[in-house]
Amino acid sequence: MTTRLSASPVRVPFYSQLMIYPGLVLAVSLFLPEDFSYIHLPLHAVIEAYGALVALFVTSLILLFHRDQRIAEMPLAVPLGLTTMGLLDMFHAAVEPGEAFVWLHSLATFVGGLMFATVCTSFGRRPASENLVSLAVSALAVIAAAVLSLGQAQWIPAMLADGEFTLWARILNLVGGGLFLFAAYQLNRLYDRQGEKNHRLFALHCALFGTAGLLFELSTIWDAAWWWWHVMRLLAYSVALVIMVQRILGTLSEHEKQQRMLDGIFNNTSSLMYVKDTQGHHLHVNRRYLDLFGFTPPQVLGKKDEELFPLEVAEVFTCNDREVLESGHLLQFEERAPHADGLHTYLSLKFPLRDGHDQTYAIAGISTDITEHKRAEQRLIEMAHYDELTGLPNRNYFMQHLAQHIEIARRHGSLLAVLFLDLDRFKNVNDTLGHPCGDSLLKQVALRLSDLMRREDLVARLGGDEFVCLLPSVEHREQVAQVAKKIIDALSRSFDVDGHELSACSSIGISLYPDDGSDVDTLIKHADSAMYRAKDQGRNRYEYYTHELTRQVSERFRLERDLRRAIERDELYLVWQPQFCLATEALIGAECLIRWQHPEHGLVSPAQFIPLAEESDLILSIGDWVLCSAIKTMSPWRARAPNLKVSINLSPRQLSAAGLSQRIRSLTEQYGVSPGLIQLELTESGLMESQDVNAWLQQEAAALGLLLSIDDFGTGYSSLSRLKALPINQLKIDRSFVMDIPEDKNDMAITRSIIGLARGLELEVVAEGVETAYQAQFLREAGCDIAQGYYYSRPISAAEFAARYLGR
Ligand SMILES: Nc1nc2c(ncn2[C@@H]2O[C@@H]3COP(=O)(O)O[C@H]4[C@@H](O)[C@H](n5cnc6c(=O)[nH]c(N)nc65)O[C@@H]4COP(=O)(O)O[C@H]3[C@H]2O)c(=O)[nH]1
Repeated sequence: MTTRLSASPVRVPFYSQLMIYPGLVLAVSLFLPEDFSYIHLPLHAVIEAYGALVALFVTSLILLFHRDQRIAEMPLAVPLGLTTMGLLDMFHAAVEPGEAFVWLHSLATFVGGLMFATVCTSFGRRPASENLVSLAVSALAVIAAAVLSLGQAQWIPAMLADGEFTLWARILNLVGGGLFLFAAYQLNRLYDRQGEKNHRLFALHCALFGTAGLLFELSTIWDAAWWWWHVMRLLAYSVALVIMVQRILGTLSEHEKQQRMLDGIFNNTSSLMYVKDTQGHHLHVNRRYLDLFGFTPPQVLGKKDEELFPLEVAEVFTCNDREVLESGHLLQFEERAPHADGLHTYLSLKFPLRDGHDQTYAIAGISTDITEHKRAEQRLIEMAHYDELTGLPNRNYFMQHLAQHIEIARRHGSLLAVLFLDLDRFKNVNDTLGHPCGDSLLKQVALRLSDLMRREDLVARLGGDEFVCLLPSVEHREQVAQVAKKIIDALSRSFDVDGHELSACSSIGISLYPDDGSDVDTLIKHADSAMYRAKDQGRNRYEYYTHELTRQVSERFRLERDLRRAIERDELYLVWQPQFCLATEALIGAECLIRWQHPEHGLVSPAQFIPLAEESDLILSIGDWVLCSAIKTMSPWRARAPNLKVSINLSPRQLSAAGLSQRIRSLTEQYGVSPGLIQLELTESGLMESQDVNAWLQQEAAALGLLLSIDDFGTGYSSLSRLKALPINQLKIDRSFVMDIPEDKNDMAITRSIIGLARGLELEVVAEGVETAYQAQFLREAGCDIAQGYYYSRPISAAEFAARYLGR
């Protein structure tokens, strides 16, 4: 391994050099004989010119860099003193040794000292940068004074007598020197206060000038003392030069640092940054800009937007730039720029750049990609205004829209309609086919509704199976009825939902502005009430709002609220109606019927509250309560009537709810009742509603050994093939056919037919609502098996039933 030794060159620092050269001058001058005037003169001229040049150099730097902080803060006294003294010294160096020669030098010392001494005043301490005019004025005044005094020699006091300096000359130098020393003291104090290193150097500079002024007293022209104080002045000027050079170098390196920092920011930001001239030519663009659009600097610099981007995009940029130039302020825009994956949105801050004279010379821009943010914002707006499932406007959006149209209708005095739409028995679809099918049906309904409405109408989904339509300009009420009919017809046509053929019958309520309400909430509420009325009136129809409805609806809501509490408050109970064999008149069974003893309204009929419970999940808890109470009640009757069958009414929704078989099994086991004695009654319409009910009946009910009866037979539209497929054992003739026997011959014929049908299907027939002996006789003769009705007994309490029919 070899080691290379290298000698580093000896470097003399620049500042030291500034001291060495005047030293050399001094050394040379000290050994010069006094009569070597051909050397004295040029040497002297060089020294003085050096001083003058330093003074002017310092002044010019101040003028050039006056905006730079390090220069701007220099006290005005410094450049003021240096300039005046430098200029006078220049004149002094230019004249022949004599009166004017000494005068100009003495004046320089005096005026320079005076100027530096102003540092003790607030004027002199002011920043030089703010007083460029004072600087210029004083420089001109000095030049004028020098020129004048040279031209008017009689005005100058005598400076030389017999080759010696006169008193005037001495006084000027002495006072000037004293003022310099005073300034040195002041600058030193300033340094103590402000800690600015250059103040101390300027203090040294003044001290040297001051000492030179005092040394003048001891000298004559060209003697050694003469050269001594000249060298001192040379040093003083050198100190000033050192200070300025230091400052400028510091400033330049500061500038470079700042430039590098700005470059770093410019090129490492994720935003696009660019500077264009006032004509739109690109002057600078950052790296991100180049990378993003795939440009090289020559492809962009000097080019306008229309040379770089599609015309419609460039036009927007140029228009925005123009707006900034015209306003003269920072402005913010949303701009769109082309990317490989389409247009991106940018938030652009653009502002004018001004020169020292406040003239706009360029425009700068910072553009940040906010595409993701905009997309998220859009998603939020959509979420806030649109229904996720169907894509229709949601309640919020509808309400805002309705409010606007109410205002328009108010101004124009026109009519406006709100249609509140609810799908009949939609819950059954969800319960029986599952939620995905329900969702799919809702989507198809939304689509059909949207297709149906005009462009100016609005369809929204409020939630669940509730939709609402706004017809913003309606001529007359009948026009709304036509739309409602169209909707009902369109929705009654079958939907193909995952292979299931479904129809979505709908009930529609209509409210009109201004007749039925003048604000959003009232119009929606009243349309909703009208919709309930349509449901009550038999569904798949429309109803207009009437004032009577408000009362009915609030009554209905109160009832529903009370019904929710009825079980826990023990307000429900069962009554029992016996069923007899028509042939033998023996007791065959009993139907249990629910009753609600309302604390205020008294006895409420199940015909009133069961449909209400079926609208919500309440029917599930009520149905369960009935099952449990019925099985519990019949349990002790087994001993006295082991074959007594008990009929229990079931709602179709109970069949679709999970766990019904399990519940019946556990109840029958718990109370020791045979499932074969339980006759479940299902209404004809409920049975025909869904295939799933049939599936439950075929699989679960049959497996449990339960008996199944079709209630209200003859009122619905049973398909005979489906009837045949069901594991039912009984048909129950609806009371409406029995009650008008013998008056209504049609009813008698229908009753006979139902009995005949049951016979053909080998089913047991029960007639309900038998009130007279004649009816019983007719039914017996027609071949009906079982009868129940007031003729035999009204529904009675369990205790009374047991007492009357089962014996104690
Ligand atoms: N005018 C007259 N009426 C007679 C005569 N014999 C019986 N009735 C009445 O006819 C209805 C027969 O019950 P339904 O057809 O199952 O019709 C029932 C049934 O659909 C439903 N319901 C009653 N209890 C329950 C229950 O526990 N669960 C369910 N899901 N529905 C029930 O409420 C309906 C009405 O029940 P109710 O008011 O108890 O009315 C009962 C009963 O009191 C008669 O000779 N003349």
